[in-house]
Amino acid sequence: MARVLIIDDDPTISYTLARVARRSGHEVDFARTLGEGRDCAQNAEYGAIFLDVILPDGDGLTLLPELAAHSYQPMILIITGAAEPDGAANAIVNGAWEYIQKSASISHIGQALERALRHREKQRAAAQNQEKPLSREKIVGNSPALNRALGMVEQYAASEVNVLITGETGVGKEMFARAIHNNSRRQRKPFVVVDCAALPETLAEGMLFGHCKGAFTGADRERKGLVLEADGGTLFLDEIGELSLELQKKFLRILQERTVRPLGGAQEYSSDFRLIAATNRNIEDMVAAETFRSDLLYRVKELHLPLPPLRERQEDIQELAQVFVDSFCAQYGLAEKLLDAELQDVLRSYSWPGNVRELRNAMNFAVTAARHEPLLYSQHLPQEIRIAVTCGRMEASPARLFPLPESKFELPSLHDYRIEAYRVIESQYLADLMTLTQWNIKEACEISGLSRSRLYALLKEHKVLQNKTSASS
Ligand SMILES: Nc1ncnc2c1ncn2[C@@H]1O[C@H](COP(=O)(O)OP(=O)(O)OP(=O)(O)O)[C@@H](O)[C@H]1O
Repeated sequence: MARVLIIDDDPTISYTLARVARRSGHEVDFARTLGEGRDCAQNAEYGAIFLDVILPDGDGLTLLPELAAHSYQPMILIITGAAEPDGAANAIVNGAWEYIQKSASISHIGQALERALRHREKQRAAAQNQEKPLSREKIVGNSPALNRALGMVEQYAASEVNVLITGETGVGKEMFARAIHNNSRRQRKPFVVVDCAALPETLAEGMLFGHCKGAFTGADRERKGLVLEADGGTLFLDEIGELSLELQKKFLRILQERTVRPLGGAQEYSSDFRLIAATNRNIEDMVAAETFRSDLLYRVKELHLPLPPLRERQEDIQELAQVFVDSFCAQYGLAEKLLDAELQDVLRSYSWPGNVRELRNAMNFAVTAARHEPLLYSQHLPQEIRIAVTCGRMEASPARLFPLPESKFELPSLHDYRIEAYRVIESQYLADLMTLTQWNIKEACEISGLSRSRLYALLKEHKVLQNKTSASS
């Protein structure tokens, strides 16, 4: 809603213009002379100014350049009783938005005012975007995937439509939601977080929509509710997939009408909030399973910001880890620390199911474990991360002879391990030898350097002969 100034000495016209503006919810100030108009425009910010041409202390058009030069860029609509084509042209050249005759209908004036205010909003949003580079807030990383997401933040911040942010737990959904808000024209208004997973079923409606005193047992005072608290700002519905079907239905209505009726109250209040929602669940699957309303999904997902898991943007891991280490060192009053190369390798090899949050916690652990050591090693990491990386490497290794035992208690002595390994290798060799020589014993003896009798003995011991017999029978 805007603030509108009417500079006109005719009370009937001023009254009509004020009615038009107030009907659309704008606030109105009046000035009857050039002097009063100048003072008002200097002391407050107006979205639009109606300016009469003939005023008691002079020609309204002489004030036009001064009004147009105000940094808040008011839209100026010239009002005059006489049709003056030259004056109209002059006014437009000097920065007026439109030239309106006093005889114009109320709806014509109303439409002209709304058009002007909309245009001003657009201009200001575009100017804001051009002038200010995107503020990344504290978002760290430079991978192509992260930069793509930041590009979307910039684009979405300039818009007003609802956004759904998806991604695994800990990828930074709330951080990106705040970045959209903080880069939008709503940045100075509240960013209200609703954790849908933590809403107690019985109190949810009161918390969201507010309640009057005495609306239910325990409602000993009035409560505004989170939806109304977000008026002018952004409402962030975290974990939207956890909303009950009942609350989904209520939210859909609020999104459609942008009004809320607190529990126990008769009056509806409007709330001008922008909605950003987030989830780590597959909402489309939930729609298919009828646990999430498809009509709500369409409303919430007017824009989509998918955030990639950390393992798909390994380029960010080292920078993130170093930033976290620096911040924990500063927090604990420790000297700066660097990351050893092998530790960096372990960080890149781990799959980070808890994403950036898990990395942050791991670095906190490592800094605490290392205390005054200037270099962090992989030994400083939480044990479960080191074990997972070691197991992953062993499983990935093609040279592995035996599967990894479940625990250290299943490991044999090195002597027994060697004997068993020797037996496996020997068996493999004999099988390869007989296959590749096509059971030509003479050739097999020549290649292996074994005597005939020794070869037969070994084939028998390893059941290679037996296998051949059974294969050919
Ligand atoms: N790119 C990043 N740069 C710096 N810190 C980050 C980044 N991404 C996430 N974090 C940090 O990781 C932690 C988790 O982030 P956030 O709470 O935004 O994740 P989320 O996806 O909303 O998690 P959840 O699904 O569990 O609610 C926070 O401490 C946040 O500051």
